[in-house]
Parts: sequence; C-alpha cells; structure tokens
Amino acid sequence: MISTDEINRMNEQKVEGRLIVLTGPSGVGKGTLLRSLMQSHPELYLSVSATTRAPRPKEINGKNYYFVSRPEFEQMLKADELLEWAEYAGNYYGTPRQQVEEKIQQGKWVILEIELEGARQIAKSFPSALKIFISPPSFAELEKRMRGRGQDAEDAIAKRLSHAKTEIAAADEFDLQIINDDFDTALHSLEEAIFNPTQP
Ligand SMILES: Nc1ncnc2c1ncn2[C@@H]1O[C@H](COP(=O)(O)OP(=O)(O)OP(=O)(O)O)[C@@H](O)[C@H]1O
Ligand SMILES: Nc1nc2c(ncn2[C@@H]2O[C@H](COP(=O)(O)O)[C@@H](O)[C@H]2O)c(=O)[nH]1
Repeated sequence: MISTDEINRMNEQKVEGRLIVLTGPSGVGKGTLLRSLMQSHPELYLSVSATTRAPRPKEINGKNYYFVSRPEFEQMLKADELLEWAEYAGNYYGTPRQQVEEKIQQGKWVILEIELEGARQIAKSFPSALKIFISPPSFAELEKRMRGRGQDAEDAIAKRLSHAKTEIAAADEFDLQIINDDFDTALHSLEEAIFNPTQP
C-alpha cells in the first residue's frame, strides 16, 4: 500500500495528476467506499458535483454537492463550466470543470463519482483516466441496499433500479470491475486498483 507521505512526495515532485472515475448503480455503495478511502487517503481529491436534485437530510451544500436550480445548471452548461454532465432519474448532475482541472495541474489524483453517461464522456475527453465500475453482488441485494438507505421516494427507487440494469450491462466498458459484496474486501480492491495497478 502506498502511504500518504509517499503520495505527498509524488505531488511535491510534480508527478502528473490523475483522473479516476468511479461508476456503478445507485445504492451499490460507491459513496460509502469513497468515504472510507478518503479517510485513509486524504491526499486524494474527491470532486464535488453540481446537481438539481433536492438535498437529502444531512447533505451539505458545497460538501456533498453544489445544489443548484435547473436554470443555474443550464447556465453552467452554456458557459462550458462542466467537464461532463447527464440527466439521471429526472435531475441534472455535472462535474464543475475548474476545480478538477486545477487539482490535476497541481499533480493531485482526482476522483469523480459519476453515472454511466458522464463516465463515457470522460472516457472520450480523458482517455488516460482510470475507469472503475462497482457492481452489486446481486440485483436483489442492490434493491435491499437502496431501500435500506431510506433516502429515496418509491418513484425515485423505481427509476434508479431501472437505470441500474443499463449500467450493470455496461460494466465491461470499464478498466476494471469490483464487486462490493464484503465491504472490506471491496475497499481493499479499490485501494489496490488506484495505488497498485497491475501492469497491462
Ligand atoms: N458491502 C456492503 N454491504 C452491505 N451494505 C453496504 C455495503 N456497501 C454499502 N452498503 C450500504 O448500501 C447503502 C447504499 O450505499 P451508498 O449510499 O454508498 O451507495 P451509492 O452507490 O453511493 O449510491 P448513490 O449513487 O445513489 O449515491 C448504504 O446504506 C450503505 O451503508
Ligand atoms: N454524470 C454525473 N453523475 C453524477 C455526478 N454526481 C453524481 N452522479 C451520479 O448520479 C447518481 C445519483 O446520485 P445521488 O447522489 O442522487 O444518489 C449516482 O450514480 C452518482 O454517481 C456528476 O457530476 N456527473
């Protein structure tokens, strides 16, 4: 495992920044994995997206997302301020360009947690990005997690589960796939994929 000190040294030596894309169906555990990863690797930079979705209880503007109105999002699009964007389950989501480009220029490793359409846009614009897909152990378990989270209304759950089928079918487009069954095993695989990738 590469230590935080080592990553900081690489950053100081102006080792080139990297873009890492994490995609997977809603409820698979991407956010939970990333929260744990960021605790042991605060040197990574997790991009904060803009969205028109309403904040969930405990979500903080500027930390979890930038919560914006649809006209505000459309203005960001018009001004070319988004690196990628998509409409997902009735809301817009997008990655503010400036924060990501700045961090990469500083030599940081930047993580985007985004859905499939956005990941495809990044694959085109940043072919060197590492693209990781997080899969559920089964569809039934995905539904259980989404419901167990208790954050989404029934109509939103239906849209997210329907979208999940399309996303799971596209997993082969990614550089690697990690099944989030046992949490610690999945976290270890994610850490290895980022810091200790096997050579092609
Ligand atoms: N390996 C695991 N085993 C069991 N439950 C898990 C596991 N990983 C995550 N969970 C639980 O699954 C639920 C959904 O996780 P999380 O919110 O991180 O998903 P997500 O992929 O980030 O979803 P979204 O894309 O909608 O934000 C949470 O309640 C989380 O605690
Ligand atoms: N294309 C993008 N997708 C994004 C972005 N930020 C988050 N997401 C994805 O949206 C869904 C739903 O998220 P939720 O917080 O409402 O559950 C999930 O798959 C996220 O990964 C983004 O900037 N661009």
